Amino acid sequence: MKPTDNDNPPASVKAAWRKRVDAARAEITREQRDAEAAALTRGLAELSASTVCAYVPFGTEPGSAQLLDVLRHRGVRVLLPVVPTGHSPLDWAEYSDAASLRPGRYAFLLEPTGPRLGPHAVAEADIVLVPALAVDRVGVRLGRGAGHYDRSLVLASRHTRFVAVIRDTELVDRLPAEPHDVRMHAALTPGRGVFSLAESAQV
Ligand SMILES: Nc1nc2c(c(=O)[nH]1)N(C=O)[C@@H](CNc1ccc(C(=O)N[C@@H](CCC(=O)O)C(=O)O)cc1)CN2
Ligand SMILES: Nc1ncnc2c1ncn2[C@@H]1O[C@H](COP(=O)(O)OP(=O)(O)OP(=O)(O)O)[C@@H](O)[C@H]1O
Repeated sequence: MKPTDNDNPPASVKAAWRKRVDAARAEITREQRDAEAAALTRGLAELSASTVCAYVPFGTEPGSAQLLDVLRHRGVRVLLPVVPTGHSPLDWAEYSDAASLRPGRYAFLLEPTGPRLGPHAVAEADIVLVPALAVDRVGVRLGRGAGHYDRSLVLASRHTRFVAVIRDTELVDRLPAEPHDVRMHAALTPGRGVFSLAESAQV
């Protein structure tokens, strides 16, 4: 994928990128998606963590609910986001099993039903698997455009590693960055597993 016109304000360039990635994702077959999800799960084996903030993919997002179960079976505590009302940071609750997930604020987005741990629970995570549409080589992430993760990741501990989960083609040279954009330390892709983005970052 190629960068668009960098003279436009970042927000409108981001919107153009979202359209482009969504269109490319819509072309991916179910078989490809399943194969990629399995590869992402294998890629996670490289990470060691006792608590991981993860997400339940919707639509054409990379990943799977099975990935969450694999983490659980390894003894990892898995926290999932609960979308708040308004512009607050994400809330979190522990994942137990797929049957306990229910739609929350968005009908298409499954959420955990256990006790809410509050926005600061992200600080307990060793790793946050962050849903992304694209990420660039220095860790700038393109999300859905609601700013939920940017508002939440500032509450993480300085030991927490942010790992954007994307397809291989969604690692791009340069994304427009705004001051509030929280940088990713690493990316997880089906083809490459986990790899560091910014030079100083270690996963
Ligand atoms: N799987 C997943 N969970 C997540 C996120 C995410 O990006 N992916 N979020 C990341 O912040 C938060 C939820 N934020 C969201 C913000 C906007 C839209 C959104 O734009 N949805 C489309 C409709 C998509 C559809 O119908 O399939 C829309 O409203 O137009 C979705 C989630 C927390 N949980
Ligand atoms: N820390 C913050 N404080 C206040 N507003 C913020 C913060 N982070 C993001 N925002 C606001 O949220 C909006 C969306 O930001 P952005 O386009 O970077 O979202 P995103 O990272 O793509 O979305 P998401 O994290 O939900 O996937 C912007 O208008 C921005 O001003």
